[in-house]
Amino acid sequence: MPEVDDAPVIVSSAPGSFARSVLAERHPALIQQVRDAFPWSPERHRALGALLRSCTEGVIEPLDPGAHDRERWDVWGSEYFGRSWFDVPFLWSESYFYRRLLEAVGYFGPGLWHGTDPFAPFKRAELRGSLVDDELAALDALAGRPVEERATAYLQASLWGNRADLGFAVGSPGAADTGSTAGAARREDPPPLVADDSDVLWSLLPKDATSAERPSGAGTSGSPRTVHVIADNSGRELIPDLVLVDHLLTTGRADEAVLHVKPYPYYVSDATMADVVDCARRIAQASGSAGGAGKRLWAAMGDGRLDVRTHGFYCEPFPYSEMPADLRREFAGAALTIVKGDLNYRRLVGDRLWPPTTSFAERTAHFPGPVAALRTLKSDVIVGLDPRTVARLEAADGSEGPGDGAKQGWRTSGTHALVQVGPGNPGMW
Ligand SMILES: O=P(O)(O)OC[C@@]1(O)O[C@H](CO)[C@@H](O)[C@@H]1O
Repeated sequence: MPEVDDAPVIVSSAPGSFARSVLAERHPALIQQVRDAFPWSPERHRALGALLRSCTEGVIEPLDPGAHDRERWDVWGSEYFGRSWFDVPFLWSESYFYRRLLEAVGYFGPGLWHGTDPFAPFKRAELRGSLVDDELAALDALAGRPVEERATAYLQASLWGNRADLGFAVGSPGAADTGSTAGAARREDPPPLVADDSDVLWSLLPKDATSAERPSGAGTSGSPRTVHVIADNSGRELIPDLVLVDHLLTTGRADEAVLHVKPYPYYVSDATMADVVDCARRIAQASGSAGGAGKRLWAAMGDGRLDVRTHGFYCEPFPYSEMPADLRREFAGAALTIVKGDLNYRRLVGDRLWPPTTSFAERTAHFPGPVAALRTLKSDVIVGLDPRTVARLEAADGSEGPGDGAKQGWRTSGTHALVQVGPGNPGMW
């Protein structure tokens, strides 16, 4: 095992690796799906074809000269231009792939495709689907349950909702069928978490018995207790995230919540502001308990208890240890920041092949306050496991680690999940 300080950065060149399969299989499949999803003009088809050639057999090239962010990417990509996509850090190449895909469909351009989310048809189809109806209806069964039980169910639903993302479904048919809003409440045999700091998470958000009597936004200490959620996917992940936020606000575990979303489409199903509106509307239009939650969320957005924010950093190819000072300040005052999903986890702990027993608290010591990761395992990165868990997972998988044909193994298949909490370092900003 490498020492923590020289854990290798993940690149996509290793045969049989998960990172290679994303670039070699998932990205071409995604380009085809996007091609088929709109009646693109010949120019857009040409651009998509050029991107396909570049990312499979070509080299990384700079953005178009007129791109609004060309200068920034020129700096960020200076070491990588002219090299194969497979030979540079996986975190960078994936992020740049999505930036190039938006360029190919004219998202930032002056033409009529400007601002068209190329993933919108997939997101809409998911939201319209009966699975969302079922999940929202299942919230009724939780309504009369004790508050602790509901809290656990909402947290689990938010966690496993991460398994339903559309990006994960590309090239992996059937894999996205198990995430569930309230499904966690009715799932008979939930897979055990590989790490579970749920108790620590709840201890950071003690129930505030006086919340009903306090003026809105004022905690017992005089300052509001704020929970930040860095969202991941829209649809069947964002809906349970919002239900969890409603629970935190209505039970007084948080006075205010801030939901952070992407400034523009990214990683297929990542949530943007438009997706927040669609999901909030979908919940508010439901009947029963879900509808009640939706209406409360709608009201909370109106009176400022639920704020939605974004930042350019969320679509940059960097780890959270390099987040800019303005973002750092936002998280510094929070009671807790919940970081959702696999990509955010990679960015939180660093996209490297850490020994899996590396301390989560140490890897997240750069974060400016308490931080919780809620993630299903969909890439090779993992820290914070105890040695017995690692041995059990590897024995069950028949593999010895990420380089050992673990492409479909416990690290990447989305069948396992974790809740990890670290204290961060409030002094860091
Ligand atoms: O962040 P999410 O939605 O949980 O997962 C996204 C993700 O699984 O998709 C990529 C493959 O396309 C992985 O690199 C990445 O981590």
